Amino acid sequence: MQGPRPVVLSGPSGAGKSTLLKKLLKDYENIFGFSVSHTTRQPRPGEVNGKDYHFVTREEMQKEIDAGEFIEHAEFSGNMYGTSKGAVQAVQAQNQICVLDIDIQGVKNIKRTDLNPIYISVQPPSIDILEKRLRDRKTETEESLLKRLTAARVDLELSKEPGLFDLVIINDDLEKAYSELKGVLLEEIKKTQESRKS
Ligand SMILES: Nc1ncnc2c1ncn2[C@@H]1O[C@H](COP(=O)(O)OP(=O)(O)OP(=O)(O)O)[C@@H](O)[C@H]1O
Ligand SMILES: Nc1nc2c(ncn2[C@@H]2O[C@H](COP(=O)(O)O)[C@@H](O)[C@H]2O)c(=O)[nH]1
Repeated sequence: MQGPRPVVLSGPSGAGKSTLLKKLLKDYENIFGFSVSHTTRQPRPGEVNGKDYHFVTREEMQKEIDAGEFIEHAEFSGNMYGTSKGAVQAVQAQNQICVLDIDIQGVKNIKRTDLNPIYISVQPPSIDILEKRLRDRKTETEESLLKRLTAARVDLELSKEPGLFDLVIINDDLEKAYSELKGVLLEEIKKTQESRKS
């Protein structure tokens, strides 16, 4: 795969990955491009098919997986999620830094590929704060919220593995977390900006 080095944002559901990503995509509109994943979960109010996710049925997704069209895929909280080759290629074709928002299973699977991204884990200051953020977001049922909290505990344990992530960001103060994120990506941002000039 070609183009600048991709970026993987991972971490528990509700830690603030999408919030940080939206800021990054807004501030560096033409520099970063989002890898639009496939999922079998239902769209949330305001989510747009093809922009936030490709919303598909389990059958559709399994067919594409069987056809070898996915770089990685995982089951998360009762739904399938996955990154298609096409999603990454679409961003790289624009010579943009491709950002993937994926769970920790996805991280482990991407490690087996030749994508070579920068791996960043976004983590909450505590499980209690994570729970409050997920409740306040009002996207989950009680059942899915509990599943996500269970997955979060596993994620936080697994992410302690030495070398799994290049950077762990504790997203307590949003501006501080964003500044840390920009800091680790600065070199890649500069390289991409320079390549646009030549
Ligand atoms: N630093 C912060 N302080 C307070 N609230 C925050 C902070 N960062 C994010 N939030 C809020 O927490 C909620 C969860 O954030 P967000 O949706 O970005 O998480 P996520 O990691 O992308 O979750 P998911 O993996 O489920 O998509 C949102 O309502 C967001 O506004
Ligand atoms: N392994 C993958 N995980 C993914 C992908 N796209 C999103 N995700 C992760 O799923 C959970 C839940 O997301 P939500 O939008 O339902 O809140 C979150 O941790 C995402 O990072 C993917 O393509 N592969």
